[in-house]
Amino acid sequence: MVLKINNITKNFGGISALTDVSFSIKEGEIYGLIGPNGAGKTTMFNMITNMFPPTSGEITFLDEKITGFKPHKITNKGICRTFQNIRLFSQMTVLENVLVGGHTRSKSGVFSGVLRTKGQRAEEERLRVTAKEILELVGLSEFEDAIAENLAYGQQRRLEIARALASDPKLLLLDEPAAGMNDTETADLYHLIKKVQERGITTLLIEHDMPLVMRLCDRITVLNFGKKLAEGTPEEIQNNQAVIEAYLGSEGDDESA
Ligand SMILES: Nc1ncnc2c1ncn2[C@@H]1O[C@H](COP(=O)(O)OP(=O)(O)OP(=O)(O)O)[C@@H](O)[C@H]1O
Repeated sequence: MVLKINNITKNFGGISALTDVSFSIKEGEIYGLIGPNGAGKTTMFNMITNMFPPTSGEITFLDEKITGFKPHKITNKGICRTFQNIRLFSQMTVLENVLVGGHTRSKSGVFSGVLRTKGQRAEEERLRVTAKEILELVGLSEFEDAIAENLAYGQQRRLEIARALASDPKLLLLDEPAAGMNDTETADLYHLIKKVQERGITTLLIEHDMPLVMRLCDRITVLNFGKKLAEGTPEEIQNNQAVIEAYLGSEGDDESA
């Protein structure tokens, strides 16, 4: 197992955002985390990356307990995330945004510029080559010199994934990557996440676009009011009575969901 979530509970004051949630993700899987608004999905990402410590429970990554590690140490171990709201360096170029992602795991800092040793220059060159490969993968090569904020929305979302990939993760956490995308952009995103899987990277995906989730994911956990409601393949989830009642059943009635 790449990631094991063991009995995670998270209370914020009187609110129980997560209650005793467990699931495990296998190497190379695309794993979906779904549930209504406020179900605790983003809180689970915050537990995995240790933005906040869990109230109880533990998380292991590649058989190592990571609960309590600093967020940057978790990135160094090979877990990288994107956020619900786009967080690019909007005034920097596309290539520079990816280079910043690469520097999160390289030995030299982004601004170590002036007194660079031969070794550092070689490292910089290696990062540039990798960054360009990643831009190729996400289909943004032709825009490498464009300013990030001038990209179309779907391209900015893909750039965020590129930046996360630049840190060479083993596990990629994507928080609502299809939010706000049109059909073409969503189709491109589907192919991109599949290509990421072909590279052997495991993905944990929070997403409200159910057709995308059902096509893309190998397995899914459904959260509801901070509790695990169900786990299974897309087919099992779509036929699960509790899930239909709590979540999927209402989706078709509410176009804004
Ligand atoms: N930092 C925080 N402080 C207090 N309460 C929080 C905090 N983060 C999340 N919560 C609460 O925890 C619950 C779960 O929120 P969370 O954002 O994890 O849900 P979600 O499933 O990601 O929802 P959405 O689909 O709307 O993004 C909510 O009741 C939320 O208000």
